[in-house]
Amino acid sequence: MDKFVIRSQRALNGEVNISGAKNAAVAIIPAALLVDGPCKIENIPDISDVRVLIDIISKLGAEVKFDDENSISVNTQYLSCYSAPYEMVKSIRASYYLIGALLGRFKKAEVALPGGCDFGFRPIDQHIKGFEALGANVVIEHGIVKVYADKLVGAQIYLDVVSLGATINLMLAAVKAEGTTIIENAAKEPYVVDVANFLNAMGANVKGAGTDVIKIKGVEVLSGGLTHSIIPDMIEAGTFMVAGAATKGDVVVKNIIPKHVESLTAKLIEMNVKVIEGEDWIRVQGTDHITKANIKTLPYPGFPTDLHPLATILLCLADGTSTVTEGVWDSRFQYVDELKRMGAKIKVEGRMALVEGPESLTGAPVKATDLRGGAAMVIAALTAQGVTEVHNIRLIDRGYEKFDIKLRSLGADIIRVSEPE
Ligand SMILES: CC(=O)N[C@H]1[C@@H](OP(=O)(O)OP(=O)(O)OC[C@H]2O[C@@H](n3ccc(=O)[nH]c3=O)[C@H](O)[C@@H]2O)O[C@H](CO)[C@@H](O)[C@@H]1O
Ligand SMILES: C=C(OP(=O)(O)O)C(=O)O
Repeated sequence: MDKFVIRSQRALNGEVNISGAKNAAVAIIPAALLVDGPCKIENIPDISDVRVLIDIISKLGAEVKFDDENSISVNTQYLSCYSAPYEMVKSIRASYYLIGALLGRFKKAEVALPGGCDFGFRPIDQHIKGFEALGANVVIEHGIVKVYADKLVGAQIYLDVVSLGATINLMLAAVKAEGTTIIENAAKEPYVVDVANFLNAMGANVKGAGTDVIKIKGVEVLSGGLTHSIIPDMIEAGTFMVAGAATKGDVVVKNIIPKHVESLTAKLIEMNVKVIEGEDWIRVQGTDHITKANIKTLPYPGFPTDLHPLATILLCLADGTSTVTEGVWDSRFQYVDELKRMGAKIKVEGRMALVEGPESLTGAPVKATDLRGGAAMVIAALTAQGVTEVHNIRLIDRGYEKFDIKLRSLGADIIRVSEPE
């Protein structure tokens, strides 16, 4: 199993290109199963979640050709299999999109319950409620979600909680249903818009993506022949923005949509960090005096939960006591115990963490408890005195393309070391 070894305190300086968004790519790859012909997907991040999904759709019968390391051509003409067992899907969350896509394509799907980061219970009841509203029969047997429909018929679906996964999954199931589906209280993340744009480019009729009401008029065929480019990853962008601020560096984050990281930009400015915004880039210049702040994570356009552990690193370095309140997941504080090994003073009370700063962190052996928690350990290590080893980095590889290489290009002293299993 690989680990990162990170040495010394160095300011990060320079420019970094942001890859395509994990959470859009992992939805658009399954969405390609709905297309009746070939399509090309560009700006795909080279991360392990994407590789797992490409492997799954290939095993289901899709022909996938890498045009280069970040773009694929997919042809699903000979797709015949509608089942994805546990061994295939256990490592990723986004395997749940196979249910909506296969249901839309074959009117049946058998997919094992998804994996993904461990934030406590991660239910999919809203996905199931939506599939049932569209006319499907859903049972969970031996850990497999089995969904069958004679036909799918458009319906009005009100989501009880704002769920990114349920919103996209129901879009996938509904694009080829008979009649009109309306998803209310839908998630508004840019990923939803990207998936809708992909589907519409193939002939679907999805309106309202990016608002809380999405209207989908079913069509019979989604024709291929088109190319779609995945949007930039706002969480990777935010990670490098935090890295620039935390190391008191000067980092330009390039190829991004600045609006997607507005909540972080506003928070950094509030914390006395200098942020300059261009059309498709943001420059972050660190300061000696980061001021304390209170952060609450919320569904988009609120402060993203996936940036929560990264934001905590900045709060450790800030003057005074700050708070982070987790507004999306019941349990996203597993990384805190690891950060405490590096000297962080954090007290978790329910869904809130009290973070006392400023603290000079010190290098220590730590592990990635989840994808973003792992990235946060790496950024913490870049600010810490001494050597830090971050173990379990397969979780970081799930969502960051060439994380160590990109950090090294900014001046970080980080190496990947392979350890025997
Ligand atoms: C692959 C992917 O895109 N993962 C993202 C997706 O996860 P995921 O799609 O799993 O997250 P959701 O948006 O569905 O979850 C948001 C909240 O809704 C609850 N919920 C969700 C579904 C459901 O059927 N019932 C229910 O109660 C969850 O427990 C959670 O409290 O959005 C999360 C919230 O932005 C991000 O942290 C993840 O990075
Ligand atoms: C939580 C995340 O991913 P997943 O939902 O795929 O576990 C994430 O991207 O931070």
